[in-house]
Amino acid sequence: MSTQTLTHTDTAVEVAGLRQSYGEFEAVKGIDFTVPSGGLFALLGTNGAGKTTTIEVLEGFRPAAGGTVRLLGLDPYRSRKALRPRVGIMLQESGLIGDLTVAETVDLWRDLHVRPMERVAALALVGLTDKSGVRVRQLSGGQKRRLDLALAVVGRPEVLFLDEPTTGMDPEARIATWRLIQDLVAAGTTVLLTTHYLEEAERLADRVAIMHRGEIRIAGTVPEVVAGHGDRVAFLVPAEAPIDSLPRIDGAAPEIVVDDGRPTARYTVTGGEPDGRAHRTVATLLAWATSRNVTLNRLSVRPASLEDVFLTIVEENR
Ligand SMILES: Nc1ncnc2c1ncn2[C@@H]1O[C@H](COP(=O)(O)OP(=O)(O)OP(=O)(O)O)[C@@H](O)[C@H]1O
Repeated sequence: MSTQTLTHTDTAVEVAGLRQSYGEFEAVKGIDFTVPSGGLFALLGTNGAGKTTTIEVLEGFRPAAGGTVRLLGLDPYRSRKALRPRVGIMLQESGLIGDLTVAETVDLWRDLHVRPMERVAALALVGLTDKSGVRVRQLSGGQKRRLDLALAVVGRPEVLFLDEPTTGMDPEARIATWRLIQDLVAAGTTVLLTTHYLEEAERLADRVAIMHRGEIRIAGTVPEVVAGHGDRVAFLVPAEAPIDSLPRIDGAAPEIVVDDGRPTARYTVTGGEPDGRAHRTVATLLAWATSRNVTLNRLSVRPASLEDVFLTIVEENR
């Protein structure tokens, strides 16, 4: 059997047994993950789960209280100076200076780097070319996020930290940002992303981890994370069949979720695709509907999503 040892060039981010406390409160309780070079890892979780605390240790803002953390093979706290030109950071709250123009802001950041992008190239990447002469304080919230992103990438970083990068962006800007992130990853940049938009993680990430109360509860590729969480069979509750008359399947009543203002009945089919349980669930529902002469509108079967897994984890750990 051959063994392969990962070198520091293979692994951009290594976190092993990381612990972090604020006084008596343990915000991060011993977590492990790695991000290979050129990978995109999404750290997801509930409010207060410990994501920002984790990222701040990786960014070198504070030392790890326990465990080990390596960024490009180096201790991010001790080697802050060496790492700074190799790392791009987009924080949740930007420290932009309102009086400067967009162009002046980009030039200020360019001066901090050895081989920065041209200003016009950085602004074109984020769709702010026509805002070059505008003062930062006059930008909208979403435009400020785009400027933050331009500043994070202007130094051509090897590793990019994106903390909720698309919050406040309109759908068009969000999709353009996703494309930019995908292009950066395709060009070899390693990205560590936190986001509350699970669809964003589903689209972009090679691997995800879901944190809750300081621990990673589940991690892997999106298909690995959703595997074992079954399929969802759903339909609009027929007006003729009130909620309490809906059938139980395998002893379970449906969950009722409101979709577009209309109640939708949702059955979770554990066991998933291979054993045909989704098929049997649909057949049972159709037989029930036919016998009552009601129609199951918008009847659908879909695999569990990251959001389903996320909500299950929160529910189980209430
Ligand atoms: N400076 C601090 N002093 C005391 N407690 C803190 C401090 N910073 C964070 N915490 C606490 O540590 C926990 C983790 O916070 P953190 O900001 O890392 O969570 P998060 O996962 O990034 O949350 P969110 O999704 O809401 O941004 C929270 O309970 C928070 O209240």
